[in-house]
Amino acid sequence: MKHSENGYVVHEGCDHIFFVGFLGAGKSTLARNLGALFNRDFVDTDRMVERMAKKTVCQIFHEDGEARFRELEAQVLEGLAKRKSLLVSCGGGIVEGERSCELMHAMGTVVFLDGDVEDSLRQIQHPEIRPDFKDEACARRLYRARRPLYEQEADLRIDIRHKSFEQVTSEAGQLLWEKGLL
Ligand SMILES: Nc1ncnc2c1ncn2[C@@H]1O[C@H](COP(=O)(O)OP(=O)(O)OP(=O)(O)O)[C@@H](O)[C@H]1O
Ligand SMILES: O=C(O)C1=C[C@@H](O)[C@@H](O)[C@H](O)C1
Ligand SMILES: [Mg+2]
Repeated sequence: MKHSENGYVVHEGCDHIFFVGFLGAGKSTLARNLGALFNRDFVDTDRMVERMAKKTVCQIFHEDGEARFRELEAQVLEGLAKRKSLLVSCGGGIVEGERSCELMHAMGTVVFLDGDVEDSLRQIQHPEIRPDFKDEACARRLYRARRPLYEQEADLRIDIRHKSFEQVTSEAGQLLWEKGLL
C-alpha cells in the first residue's frame, strides 16, 4: 500500500467508496464528514444526475419515469471510472439498478448504512418534494422491499441505529481505515 506525502493511503486503480441505504439514513452527511476528515472528494449521485439532466430528481421521475432515472444513475456512475478515491453518497434506490450495482462493485466498495425505518422517517427532509416518499405506510413498504437489496449488495455494513452522526462518522472512519480503504 502506498502513502502520499501527507500520510494518506494512495490506492492504485479505482477505489471509490459508495454509501448506500434508505432515504435519510445519513449517506450524504457521512460522505461529507469523512471527506473533510480524510481529505477525500465527496460526490452525490442525485446531484450529479440533476446536473446531467438539467432537471431535478422530482422532475425526472414525473416527466421521464423511474426507469429513465435509473439509467441516468448508471450513466453518472460510469463517469466516475476516470476519477480516484471518491466518497460517493448514492441515491436511496441505486441498488434497484442492476448496471449501477455492477459498476459500484467494479469501481470500489459498497457500504450499507443500516438503520431502522424510524431513523429515516425522522431524518427525511421535505418529504413533499421527494418522488420516493408518498406517505409513511409507503415508506415502510419500500423499506421492507429494499432492505434485502442493500444487504445483498453490501461489502460492508454499518449499524447506524440510535447513533449520532458523530458516532456514525467515527465508527465508519475507523472501520474503513482498518480495512485500508481510507
Ligand atoms: N446519525 C444521525 N443522527 C441524527 N441526524 C442525522 C444523522 N445522520 C444524518 N442526520 C440528519 O438527517 C438528515 C438526512 O441526512 P442525509 O441527507 O445525510 O441523509 P441521506 O441518506 O443522504 O438522505 P437522502 O435519502 O435524502 O439522500 C440531515 O438533516 C442530517 O443532518
Ligand atoms: O429511494 C429512492 O428510490 C430514491 C432516493 C433518492 O435519493 C433519489 O435518488 C430519488 O428520489 C429516488
Ligand atoms: Mg443524500
